Amino acid sequence: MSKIQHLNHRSLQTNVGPILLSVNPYHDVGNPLTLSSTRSVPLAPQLRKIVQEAVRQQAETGYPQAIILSGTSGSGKTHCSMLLLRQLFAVAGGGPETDAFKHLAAAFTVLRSLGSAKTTTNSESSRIGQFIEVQVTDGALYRTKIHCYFLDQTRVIRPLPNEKNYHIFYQMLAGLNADECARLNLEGYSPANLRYLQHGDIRQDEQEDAARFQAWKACLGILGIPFLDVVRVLAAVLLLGNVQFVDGQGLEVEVVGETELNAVANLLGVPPAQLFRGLTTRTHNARGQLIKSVCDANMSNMTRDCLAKALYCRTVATIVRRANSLKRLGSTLGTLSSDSNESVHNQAEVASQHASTIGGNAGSKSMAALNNAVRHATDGFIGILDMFGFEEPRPAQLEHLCINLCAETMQHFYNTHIFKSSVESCREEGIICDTEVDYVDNVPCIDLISSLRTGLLSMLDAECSVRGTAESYVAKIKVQHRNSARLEQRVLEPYDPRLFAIRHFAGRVEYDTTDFLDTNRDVVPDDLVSVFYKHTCNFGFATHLFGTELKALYAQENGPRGLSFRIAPTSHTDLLNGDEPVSTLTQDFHTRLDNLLRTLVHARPHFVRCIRSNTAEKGGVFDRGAVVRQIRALQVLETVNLMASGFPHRMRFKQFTARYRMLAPFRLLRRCEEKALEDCKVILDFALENPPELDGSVTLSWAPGKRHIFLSEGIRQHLERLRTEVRMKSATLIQATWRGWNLRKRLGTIRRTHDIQLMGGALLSINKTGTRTANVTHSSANNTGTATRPRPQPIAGTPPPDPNEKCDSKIIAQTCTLFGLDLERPPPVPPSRSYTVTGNSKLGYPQTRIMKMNFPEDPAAVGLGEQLRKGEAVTVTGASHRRGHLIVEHNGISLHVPFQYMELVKTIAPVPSGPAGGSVPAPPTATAVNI
Ligand SMILES: Nc1ncnc2c1ncn2[C@@H]1O[C@H](COP(=O)(O)OP(=O)(O)OP(=O)(O)O)[C@@H](O)[C@H]1O
Repeated sequence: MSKIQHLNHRSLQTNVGPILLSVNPYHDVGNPLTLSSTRSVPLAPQLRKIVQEAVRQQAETGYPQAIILSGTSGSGKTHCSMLLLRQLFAVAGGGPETDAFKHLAAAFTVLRSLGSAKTTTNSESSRIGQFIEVQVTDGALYRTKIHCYFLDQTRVIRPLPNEKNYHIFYQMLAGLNADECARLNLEGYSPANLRYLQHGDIRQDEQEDAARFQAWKACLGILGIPFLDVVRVLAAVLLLGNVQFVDGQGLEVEVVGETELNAVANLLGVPPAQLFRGLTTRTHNARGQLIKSVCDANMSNMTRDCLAKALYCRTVATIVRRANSLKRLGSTLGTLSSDSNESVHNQAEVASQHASTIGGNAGSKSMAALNNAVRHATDGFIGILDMFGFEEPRPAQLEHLCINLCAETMQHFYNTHIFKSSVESCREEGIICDTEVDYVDNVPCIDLISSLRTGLLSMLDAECSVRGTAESYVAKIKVQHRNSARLEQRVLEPYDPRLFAIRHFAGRVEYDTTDFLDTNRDVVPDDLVSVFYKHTCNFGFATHLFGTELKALYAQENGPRGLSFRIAPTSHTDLLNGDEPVSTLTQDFHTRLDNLLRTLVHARPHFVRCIRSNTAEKGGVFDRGAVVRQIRALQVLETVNLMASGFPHRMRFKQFTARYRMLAPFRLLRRCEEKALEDCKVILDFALENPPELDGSVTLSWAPGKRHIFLSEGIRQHLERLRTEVRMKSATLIQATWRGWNLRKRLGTIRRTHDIQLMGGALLSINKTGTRTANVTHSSANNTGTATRPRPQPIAGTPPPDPNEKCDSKIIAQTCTLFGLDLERPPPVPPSRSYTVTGNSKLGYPQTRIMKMNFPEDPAAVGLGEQLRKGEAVTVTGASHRRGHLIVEHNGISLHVPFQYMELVKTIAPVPSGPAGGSVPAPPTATAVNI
């Protein structure tokens, strides 16, 4: 019985050297986390560090980087991948406000509903493995692509008991309004009466599902995908499940659920009779003679299921392609073509094929040229790999075997990078390491499943080609692999000749082969595909879903001729090998996995190992037994061992000196290629002068090899810390030196500006009684232009708007709209200036001006005893808060005089005594500064 503790600490991530361990605490079970909603989730510093490191290494070395998430199903890989992606956009992509982010977030939301389903271990399990490729040019994010490894097709027609079909079906049933339901012929249907949903768990949270459906619909709109096209196909898939064929009295099969058949035909834009014929008849090619036959009920039901699977997975592939297509490359809005495949690295060809059917030849050429340019303009990428986690459902099907092969392959990739390469390179360069690197190699299991001739998948292909049975297949593999420790030989209880069990790296899984052969063949007959030819089908989207097949079918001859096509869109341009498809489902999956590995081996990997805290999806519960099992499977202890006392890192001598040379005195380094090893030793000697205190078995060891210097994790971290310190100190020194130099250079200007401000303040402080408190004469008043322009004064003291002023609110509103201003919060009115402008000079206050006319015209009326007379010289001390007025100090009182009443005297002249002979301030000096 496993010990259960409550997770009460918040640190869910830790590092084992450069490898990150992340625990899923299930704080928020089944949360609807989307890429957009990651903005509200705080990001762990360790995740941020991984992204920063990947971006830095990509920018410094130009190598592609791959962040590889692994762990069992439900360990939080998808959750982490979204957080990483958000951080990647924050570091290199302009943040979440960019169009690229919004586009990607919409694509994730759409794909999450279409590609996730409830399984026994994870209610949000991704059934689409994803590799998100973020292309980077000059250190900046350039374009994102989602590569999908869509696999779990059987779920569309038969989810396992206690599991569910794809989320989108439940969301659609909850979220469609009455009108839409009527248009899609879905009135009165629910998970309880739809056969494809009935197989599994039919419980649903309608409110949550409806809300998610609305978000999904909005995101389809962002991607420019016509909502109605997609939901028509999805509704057709659901209703197809309720069409049942039974053997009739004569040769013909009979249909139960004719209403549904008619509804499906209507949704797919084909005549019902044509669809019925497509599902129930087969054309055979007998030595050039085309013969039609009628299928029995069983065969017809299988064809119906094939159609449902084909419609679903082709729709998903088309949406992925659409999400990946660049708008500027001229992709068409409102039309979705499926005439090509979603292959891992043939996007450019895909796009050009796509164009060839839509835009004609010229369009195709220019599209191909543009795509080529894009491909070559791409410097590198930072990829985030969120592949399927290990699963052990009961009963496991062919899809689960592929999923577990994928998990094994990722585990092998980790082993090779972390353990094997370390052991082998030490051996090659004669390094003796005290620590025995001990790990479980899972190559035998991978060989068992996927070796070229005798692997379980190859033998399945062979069994398909001889039209064998599940029983014969199991018997053959047991004989072939009788000595394998990974394939169990003992008889399983209860005995069933169709069952076999494999011991995977993460646990034992029993596989039921009943549907292995049919699932692997993965074929749909041409009689059915031809129904969607444009002459009989008026629903363009459905025709596009089978575009490539229809093209092949109608290229030379018209109509079905006994061919079979793959249900899933394939990565092969060559569709047929005789009458059969060129590949099977597992071959195709294998090819994609190979392509992915080819991409990954060229990239610098960053590993994130995910662990789920319990198997019951309970928030904050830590199940020690479950965690220990995962830690063992992920070989965490072996990794800790290697990091603590082995040599997990190696660097070329030159690379080492380039990175750490600042740690040794410059004069002691030889800085030439032949002496690189000596330089390495000097650097390491200096670095170890003050060794840090280390815990337990962590060592600070290093060893020189033939071409590389080998480092323990302890010394790597120490070197990195010292490097960061030296760089920080150097940056501080550089900044301080530059700031000092810059300040000294500007010192003269700063002093002058300071003096001007001082003088302006002093002159303005002449009090009302006319007593001068300061008289500062500025020597640079009429500066000849060598002085730097004084900085404009900060905006302050803006007078409040005059309530008596008449404003036309309509004009104000129009102006605000024109300039994009917010009428509720208008921009501040510019402040009164502390100077006036004449020609190209600024004239500071106080100024002398001559009255052009008497002011006020009637002094008695405004309560004033005297009047400023025409021709009189007055002292203006500043701008008034009343618009268009200046403040004139006259006989100790301040008057607000409209500026039109006065004329500016540029020359500095004494202000004569007023006519009343009152006390007049000493002549002020106007300060003119060239602009
Ligand atoms: N750090 C976390 N905090 C809160 N909830 C989390 C965290 N990580 C994962 N979860 C939740 O746990 C559940 C399983 O996570 P997720 O689907 O990411 O696992 P997975 O490893 O991708 O599984 P699969 O391989 O089946 O797709 C989800 O509901 C997710 O929201």
